[in-house]
Amino acid sequence: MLSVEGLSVDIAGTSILRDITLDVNEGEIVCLVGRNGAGKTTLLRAIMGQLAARAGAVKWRGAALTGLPPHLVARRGIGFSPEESEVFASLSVAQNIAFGTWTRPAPAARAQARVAFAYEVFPKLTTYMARGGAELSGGERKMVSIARALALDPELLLLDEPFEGLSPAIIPTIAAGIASIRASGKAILMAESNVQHIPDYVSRICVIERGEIIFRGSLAEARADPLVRQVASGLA
Ligand SMILES: Nc1ncnc2c1ncn2[C@@H]1O[C@H](COP(=O)(O)OP(=O)(O)OP(=O)(O)O)[C@@H](O)[C@H]1O
Repeated sequence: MLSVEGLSVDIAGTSILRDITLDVNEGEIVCLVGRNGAGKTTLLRAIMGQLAARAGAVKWRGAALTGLPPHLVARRGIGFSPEESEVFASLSVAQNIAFGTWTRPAPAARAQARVAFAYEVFPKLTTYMARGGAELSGGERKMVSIARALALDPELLLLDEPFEGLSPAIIPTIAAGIASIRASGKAILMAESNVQHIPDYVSRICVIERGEIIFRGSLAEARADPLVRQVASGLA
């Protein structure tokens, strides 16, 4: 349903992504692996319409997303949880999550069901719904950010390094949430810098290095590949 076709992106006159081709099919979990600075965030932001392409296209169910602003990309059914979470500091947890339903409006009952699903994925959020966005830990912000994207009822969720910088104690909670999103049938395109952190249930791996895809295969193949181990072992 998502096709990235020969996508190249420049930032400030520098070529950051070159000829990226990548598909995500219905219900698949695709993991984009690459070390810091490889171009993962740039690719996710280009898919969301936050960065313009120099060449190539991003297509969603066969139609080009090129030139659409991020809120209209989201409205087509693509949710995004950025690496820095980007929770609104001046809104409460509940308002942050409800924001997803404002971005992609729905009849009240449907919007309520989406929000309810977001809280089902991260039940801990129900205990601090009134708390301000500025008063959250990194792990709590991550849950709010993913829940806000879920409230859009996306068919595809983009997750930029969902475990990065979190305390080890919270990682299983985030991983369990992602597993239940997967079980609901939504597709996920997830960026990760360490091949060892990738959940076993991912469908496919694409390794990105210096703005180019250098490997495609299963998680087992990725973990056994010497080049992948070199660029995404968590040691690089
Ligand atoms: N606004 C910008 N101006 C100049 N260079 C940029 C800008 N944003 C990103 N880059 C460069 O683009 C390259 C890719 O960055 P990107 O953030 O996509 O990498 P990443 O794989 O997501 O890594 P990280 O996990 O560190 O964010 C890096 O070399 C980065 O310095």
